[in-house]
Amino acid sequence: MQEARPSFEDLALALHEHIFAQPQESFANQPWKLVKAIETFARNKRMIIFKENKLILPRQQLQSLQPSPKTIIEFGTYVGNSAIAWGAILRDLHGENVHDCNVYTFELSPVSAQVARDLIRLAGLEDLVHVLEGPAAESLKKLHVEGKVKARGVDMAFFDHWEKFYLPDLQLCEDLKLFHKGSLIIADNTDKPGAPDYLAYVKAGGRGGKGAVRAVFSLIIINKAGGLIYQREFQPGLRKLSTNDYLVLAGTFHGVHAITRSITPKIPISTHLPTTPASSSSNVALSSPSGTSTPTPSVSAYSLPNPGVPATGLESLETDKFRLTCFQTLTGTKFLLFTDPLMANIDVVVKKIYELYSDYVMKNPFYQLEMPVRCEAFDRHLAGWLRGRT
Ligand SMILES: C[S@@+](CC[C@H](N)C(=O)[O-])C[C@H]1O[C@@H](n2cnc3c(N)ncnc32)[C@H](O)[C@@H]1O
Repeated sequence: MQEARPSFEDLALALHEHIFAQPQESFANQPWKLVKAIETFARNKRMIIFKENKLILPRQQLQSLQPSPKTIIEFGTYVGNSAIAWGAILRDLHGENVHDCNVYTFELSPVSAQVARDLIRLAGLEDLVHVLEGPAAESLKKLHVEGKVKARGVDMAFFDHWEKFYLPDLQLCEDLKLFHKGSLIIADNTDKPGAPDYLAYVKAGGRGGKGAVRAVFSLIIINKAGGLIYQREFQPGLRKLSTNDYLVLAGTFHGVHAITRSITPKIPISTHLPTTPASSSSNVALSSPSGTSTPTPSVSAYSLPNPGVPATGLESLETDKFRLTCFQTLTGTKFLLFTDPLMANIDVVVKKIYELYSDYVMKNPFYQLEMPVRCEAFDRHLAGWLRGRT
């Protein structure tokens, strides 16, 4: 007979027992160590936690928010793994001034909520990370009424409960006007098991959107010789390529771009030769019996459809999951922007990126033309501007 799988709550209780069987000093005030221990325990078990590799990008994004984030709300606590991580990030960012920072995390199951509270206390984060038991929407409304979360007061919302609640709970946040410009909204498992209604809504710009999809995934800059000089991702959860793959991508795109420019089809044009009299010296113009000029022979030639505009080469590539847009400067530098395929007004984004590049890379006295771009001010302004649009 097959053994019944332990329930979510059984696993949470087993984790609790496992952690508290160890000397408490080994985790006291060491949240990252506890996060690691939870992840090690969860390995090969049916415990759905937001694992360390997924934490990397939100952590980077939180670290680059200006001003530094203070309030995080989390939908779905379970054993408190991600809540402890958010608390640790805020504590790392604010040090001794962390007292006005808060992580509010919502959990339906009283058993899981209690396990999370115990682990949060063990990590020394009980003043910072608060577990609210019950349906997330009710807990959030209560926090709002109590004035603990205020309009424009949430720096990050993390959706990690049951996917069917993602959309209504996001809309509740919007109703309460919790987000400000630059707030981060992160959701796990949107593809699998999947939250299609939430994704469609976010891609359409949410309630504040004008139908515009705003996701910029990543940017690559290629120099005029086809060398990769910049590469950066802006969204969590993107599959990473190796450095070598990025170099190959840059070189290949550069080659394909040049080929597409050279094969741009030309259209035949008919050129009427100037009338050439049989004997120019006779000064007698050929004329038809009716007195009109004799039709002149036509010669076929080929030209670009709009000869004043040079052929550009490949400008965009699209799959059903992303669009690649290429913008080439007059000096041959290429900007490759990977975005959501439904994103509107990409030209505005590309223009702004080029502007930032001109201001913070080209005007940087230490930057050597055609070399890899390592300009902290460019990174910062780029991330800040893109974040302000999401
Ligand atoms: C995937 S787990 C959360 C994992 C957690 N964020 C972590 O990384 O450790 C999802 C949790 O959301 C809780 N949950 C589901 N629907 C909820 C709701 N409407 N309100 C509050 N909690 C909910 C479940 O009980 C479950 O413990």
